[in-house]
Amino acid sequence: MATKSLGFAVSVTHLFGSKSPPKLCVFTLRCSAGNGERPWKTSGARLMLEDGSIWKAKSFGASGTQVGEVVFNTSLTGYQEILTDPSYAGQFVLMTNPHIGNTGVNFDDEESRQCFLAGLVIRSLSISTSSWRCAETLGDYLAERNIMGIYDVDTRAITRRLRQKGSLIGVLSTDNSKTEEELLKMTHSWDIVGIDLISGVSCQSVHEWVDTTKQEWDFSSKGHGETFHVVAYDFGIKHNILRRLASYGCKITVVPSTWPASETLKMKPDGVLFSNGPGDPSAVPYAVETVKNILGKVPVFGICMGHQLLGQALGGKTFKMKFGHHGGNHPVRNLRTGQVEISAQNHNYAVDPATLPEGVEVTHRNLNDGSCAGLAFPAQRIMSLQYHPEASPGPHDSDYAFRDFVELMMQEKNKKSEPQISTVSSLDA
Ligand SMILES: NC(=O)CC[C@H](N)C(=O)O
Repeated sequence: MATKSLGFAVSVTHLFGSKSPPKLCVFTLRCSAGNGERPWKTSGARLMLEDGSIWKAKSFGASGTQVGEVVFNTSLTGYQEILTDPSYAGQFVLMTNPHIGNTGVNFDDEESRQCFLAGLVIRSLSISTSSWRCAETLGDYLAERNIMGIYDVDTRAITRRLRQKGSLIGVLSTDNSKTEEELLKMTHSWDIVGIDLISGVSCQSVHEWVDTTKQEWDFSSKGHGETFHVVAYDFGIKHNILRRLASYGCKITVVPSTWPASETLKMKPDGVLFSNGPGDPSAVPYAVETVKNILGKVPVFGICMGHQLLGQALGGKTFKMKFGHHGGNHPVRNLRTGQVEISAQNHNYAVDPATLPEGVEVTHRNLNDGSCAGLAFPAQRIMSLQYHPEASPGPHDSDYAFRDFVELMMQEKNKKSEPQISTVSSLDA
């Protein structure tokens, strides 16, 4: 039997002189476990970052050359839900958890109809899969969906770099004919800021959603025995948002991102949900306009991108954070109750609360950096969260937000059904 050994070798090569910014540096990480044999064919890949660093790795999934923004995700589990979260369109997701792929992939954990992310960056790809739900390996799953992945790369060193420099554009390539200079040039020829990524992930037609959370996974939903009709704007909506709303007794109509506000209002919904979605909220003014035309007319709930669009529609500003929040273990304080929730997060932008009009209340704060994590504007029946109460993957602490939304719709319905008091003046008598 081969002796088990874990070896690391890091080589750093400076290809340019110190006066030529940015310097090209090559980082190689060699690892061997057991006899080093893997049950798949290995081939090389390079990840070039816009700061000039090159990370040599092994490829799995699809091959090719792909540009995207590199972000790190601190979730310990749930890589399949992360891979199918449409909000990652245009991004390479680097998992800080070093061991990925051990449960394979299954038929239940898909968060959307396909993988929209640019690629997956991991430290170590599990050589075996073990789960009663496993339908195939992570490598086969990515290859079938034409998504690139790399492993045997120092994810910790890249994460430290992203924390110091902020999110970086990267190019991942399995093409040996491309020179390092060409790859570096590619990183400078694309940016995630200012482009509409929502139009590439939203559904194309109006449809009904009926699936609820499966009973064995449901832990908290209690409907009110009453059905509320919710129109859900699909800016890249995660399926678990829809499942949680359905589990709380909502009848859901999903509409594309370009669906006019006037058509939504004609449907006379009890509430409107603005979903999560990829990219820069300032690149989709049409969506902000839609939100503006709905505000104040029915109760609304914004999640992540939906929260940012609401912030802009109220007259506030959004800004790009240094490296954003991506993970399933981020603390948030609910300022109304004082309670701390451990939350699932995935965003690079945030609303600046100082730019919001009077009457808008910051309801939640991210405890890592104090950024705004939730808003409410009771006068207009608005609530929103910057993070993910649907928690797929992630802890379930924030699930109550769906109940709060149902209560907001119920209050509105009760208000409408109350008898109207009209004052009769003496002149009318
Ligand atoms: N999950 C989301 O909706 C992400 C929102 C937005 N794309 C951001 O990065 O901030």
